[in-house]
Amino acid sequence: MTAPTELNAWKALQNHKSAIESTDLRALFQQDNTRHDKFSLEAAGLHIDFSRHRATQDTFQRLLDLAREANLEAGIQAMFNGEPINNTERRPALHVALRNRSDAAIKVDGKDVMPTVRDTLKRMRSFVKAVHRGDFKGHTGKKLRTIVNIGIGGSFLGPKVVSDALRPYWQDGYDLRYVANIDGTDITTACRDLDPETTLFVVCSKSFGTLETLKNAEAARAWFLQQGGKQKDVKHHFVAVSTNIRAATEFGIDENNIYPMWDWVGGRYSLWSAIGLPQAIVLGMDTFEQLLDGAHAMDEHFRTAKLGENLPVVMGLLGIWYQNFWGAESQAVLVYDESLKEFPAHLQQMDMESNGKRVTRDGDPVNWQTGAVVWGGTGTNGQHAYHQLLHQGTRLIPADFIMPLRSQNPVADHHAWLFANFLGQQQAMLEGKTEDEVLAELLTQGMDEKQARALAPHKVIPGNQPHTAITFDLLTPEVLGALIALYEHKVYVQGHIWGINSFDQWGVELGKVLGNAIHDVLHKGDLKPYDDSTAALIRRYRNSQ
Ligand SMILES: O=P(O)(O)OC[C@H]1O[C@](O)(CO)[C@@H](O)[C@@H]1O
Repeated sequence: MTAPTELNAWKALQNHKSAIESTDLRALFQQDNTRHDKFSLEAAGLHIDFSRHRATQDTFQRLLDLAREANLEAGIQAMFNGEPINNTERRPALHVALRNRSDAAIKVDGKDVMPTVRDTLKRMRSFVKAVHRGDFKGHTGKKLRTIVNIGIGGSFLGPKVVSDALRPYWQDGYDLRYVANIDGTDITTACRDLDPETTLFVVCSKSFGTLETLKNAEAARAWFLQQGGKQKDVKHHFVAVSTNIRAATEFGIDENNIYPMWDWVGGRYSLWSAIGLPQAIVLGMDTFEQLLDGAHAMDEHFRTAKLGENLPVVMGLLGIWYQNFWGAESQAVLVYDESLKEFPAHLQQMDMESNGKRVTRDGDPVNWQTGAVVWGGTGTNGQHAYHQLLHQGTRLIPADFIMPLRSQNPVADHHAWLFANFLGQQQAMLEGKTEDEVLAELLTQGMDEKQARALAPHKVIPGNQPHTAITFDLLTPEVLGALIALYEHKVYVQGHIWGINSFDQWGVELGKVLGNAIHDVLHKGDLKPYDDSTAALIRRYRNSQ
């Protein structure tokens, strides 16, 4: 493949960056008061204002040239056509099939996968109904009321976003808890106050081989047995979602209660599959399918919209603009919606596990930056924490501000205040405050000039910090689906242009393997093969036991 840095459009962007680098956002808005209309896009219930970027119409055109020269359109079609875009594992990445609500076939190796996708949704629907009606019940005949999602990574982060974000849609009388970490505190906390007769554990693991999930599933089963359950009752309280039927049945789960996954779905893209079963139980299957509808609407937009009107494409290109041409290293995601508080954590896996890559699809080292460090949290909490660094720190940190126009939980005038803060922070990032403005303000307040001049530099806010505003009416299942799918596709757009495989994750393997070997010698064994520091810390651990 041609390195992106060798493309004409890349070189043109480098020159263009030098030409516009001294133009600041304030000036761009002064020169053109139609920026919002020019640079805003809407699709699938989302409105995205891209006007607050260090970019002119010319910049956008040049970024689109880059997308064209990198054959992005072909890349998008390759995904929807089920081509093996995950080349190192020789698989397609077909999360779009999981939410394909049309009649169109999606083929893998010539075979349409849609019948099995639809069949699984049907099975999920009848299981959810059976739990709600009490047809599938606990071993003492009681209805199952508390669902415990045991899973990690993609079997935890995305699903947790869904259940948290859609809290108002929960069916009455249900509780949903999560156990992910191998830290015993996690399972202990989840089992506290749990009633074994009314609890359903859903072991979510594509591989059914993930250490944390297996250990937690074993601990949950041990807890269940300690509480008086019998081994023969396990099948009434444990179900699984996995590609590994054998391992799940060996654990004691009834084969009929194992829901399938497929190799062509990556863990971090799996919340749309049967991995979503725990969420479907508490939300109801209709709501779960509305989530799929919203994602499908974004998929259709991504598949069919022109590049310049395509939300994930424009978002991805702007990310490249800052990471590769301005030297930005991170991307902040600031959610002005408490219901989306877990979204930044999900994006960390989705983006950093996908695009944290150092070689191209062909295995050649890249000499350009790839995935950004993604971080963030909720507004206004973040304003009282890291916004200081955003406004006055030394780094360039592009930010996404995300907010609904209406609240799921209206309280007095809270939402108006939240929205005012959402815009106020963006205005500060855009306009900042000059030294002259600060001085004038201090003098008007009656401060003597010497003091005012000494204090002024501390109060200057440079502004000119690029950011995107994503708004929508209300956080509904459809909007949530579209929002998550928007970011999934943005990640793919960037991975495609960087020439990397966004769908493997070899980097997570080594630490796991070494951890297993260390576990073998943790209590006894020869520490000579280990470096001095590791050996010393193992000894420290041994002495503490
Ligand atoms: O669903 P599984 O197979 O337990 O995997 C859990 C997670 O582990 C990873 O493989 C590595 O972190 C993720 O990609 C995945 O989401």
